[in-house]
Amino acid sequence: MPTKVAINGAAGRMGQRLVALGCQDESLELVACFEYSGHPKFGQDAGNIAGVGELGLHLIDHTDEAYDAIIDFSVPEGAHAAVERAVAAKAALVMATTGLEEEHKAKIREAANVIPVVWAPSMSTTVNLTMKLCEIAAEALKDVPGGADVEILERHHRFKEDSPSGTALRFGELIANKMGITRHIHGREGRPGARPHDEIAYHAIRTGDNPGEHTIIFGLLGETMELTVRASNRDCYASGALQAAKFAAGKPPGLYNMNDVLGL
Ligand SMILES: NC(=O)C1=CN([C@@H]2O[C@H](COP(=O)(O)OP(=O)(O)OC[C@H]3O[C@@H](n4cnc5c(N)ncnc54)[C@H](OP(=O)(O)O)[C@@H]3O)[C@@H](O)[C@H]2O)C=CC1
Ligand SMILES: O=C(O)C1=N[C@H](C(=O)O)C[C@H](O)C1
Repeated sequence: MPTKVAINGAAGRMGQRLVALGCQDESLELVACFEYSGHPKFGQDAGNIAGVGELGLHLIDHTDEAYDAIIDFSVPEGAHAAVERAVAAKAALVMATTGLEEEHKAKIREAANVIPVVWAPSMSTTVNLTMKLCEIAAEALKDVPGGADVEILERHHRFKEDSPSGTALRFGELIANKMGITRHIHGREGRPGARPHDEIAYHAIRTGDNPGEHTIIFGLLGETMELTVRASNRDCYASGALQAAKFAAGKPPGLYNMNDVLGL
């Protein structure tokens, strides 16, 4: 039986790729494409919006149709609505939206008591693998003589609303946990003085249509290591999210991440 999937934020950049890839995947069935009722394309066919032709799936804000999983790539308010929809439908939730406030995060954690939730700032295979590599590097370099300075650069398209990216923040969190770092700063200006070792600095670049790029720098005295991971298009995120929906559907309630989905 195919996994029945609903998409929240279906008219967005990511929503459109989920519709386009999802409708070609025989192991799942798209059953609902959600948007808020004031959306300029509300009521239109999601397949036409995604450029794959009419699918008979219109942008709606409620359905009586049952589904096994809902995938959310929207905005914080939309993510909030997706959590409520998932709990009401007793469906799995794949939460991909970034830039969430603490109140939204608390709601997701609470939902994980009653439904399975896959929650990750990046659904990309290579990003999640790079996170593992960074943890290995951070563990190995935490006591290196002279210290290792960690800086995180991210580049995204000009339309991105949150900054730095959720992925950059997760890279920083994982590395900080391994290296015992508690200070996180965002850019530098003026005369901040010599760099302390116990900080991670984030630098967010916004240009053109870049679908996402992260570089993690470990700078030592005398040598530097950089790990870079780069998306060529959004399908790495969309296919990861569809895989996560299939993974989570029918799982016991709880919080899962992409390591669980990808077996990393
Ligand atoms: N975890 C991951 O792998 C990835 C996460 N992301 C994250 O996903 C999110 C979406 O990215 P992207 O697709 O580029 O953004 P878009 O702005 O293109 O898409 C978001 C969509 O959600 C719609 N929306 C707004 N409010 C609601 C609501 N209340 N209910 C349902 N839908 C709503 C928007 O409508 P309108 O345009 O009218 O506001 C828009 O159609 C971002 O937070 C981004 O950081 C992105 C890529 C990968
Ligand atoms: O908004 C985007 O585009 C992306 N957002 C995610 C993030 O904030 O980490 C993931 C990816 O980098 C693309």
